Amino acid sequence: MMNIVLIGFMGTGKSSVGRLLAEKLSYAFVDTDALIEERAGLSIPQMFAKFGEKYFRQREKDIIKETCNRTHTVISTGGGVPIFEANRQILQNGRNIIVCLRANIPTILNRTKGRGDRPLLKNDLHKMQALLKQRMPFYNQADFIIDTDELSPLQIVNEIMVYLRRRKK
Ligand SMILES: Nc1ncnc2c1ncn2[C@@H]1O[C@H](COP(=O)(O)OP(=O)(O)O)[C@@H](O)[C@H]1O
Ligand SMILES: O=C(O)C1=C[C@@H](OP(=O)(O)O)[C@@H](O)[C@H](O)C1
Ligand SMILES: [Mg+2]
Repeated sequence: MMNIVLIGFMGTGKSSVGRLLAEKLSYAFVDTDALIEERAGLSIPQMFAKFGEKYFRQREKDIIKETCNRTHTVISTGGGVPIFEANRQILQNGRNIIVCLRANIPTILNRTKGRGDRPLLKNDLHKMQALLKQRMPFYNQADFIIDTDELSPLQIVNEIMVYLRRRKK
């Protein structure tokens, strides 16, 4: 069976929805950021500060390569994963179902404000808009896209399950 890969901008709910979806499907769960942090023994902000974004992106790519060899796994990616051609090639291998979570800027702001765990955000509205616009074409390459603004994580999981069932037929 295939892996389900969740992509999308920061704060769209990939980590929370992924965990819940894995539970519902009785799949394994991998969060690329959590795995990077665990292996390095550093938080993501610490890693950015100490070694820079480039170093983080290399660790991220390594994990994408590894996890794609798995089956029956829900993979919650970090928001930057599909921006890189090498990652897209690995993910779009025909054995993964790629689901994009989408949210409006106010929702994203609301879900990420007051937290220092995303070094690329810094709660700067203009920066966020520019980054989202730049990344949109890559997020839109997903097999299935869900607007999450009005949905709870559980409702999002249910929508994904409906999509998966429809695909099987
Ligand atoms: N559908 C949702 N409705 C309300 N809050 C949500 C929803 N999805 C995620 N959140 C909350 O928003 C924050 C960011 O979610 P997270 O799963 O870390 O997003 P991502 O991994 O995409 O950056 C968390 O505090 C989470 O509880
Ligand atoms: O969008 C990005 O480039 C990033 C998103 C973060 O993950 P979330 O999307 O889970 O917040 C994390 O990987 C890192 O801070 C960089
Ligand atoms: Mg996350």
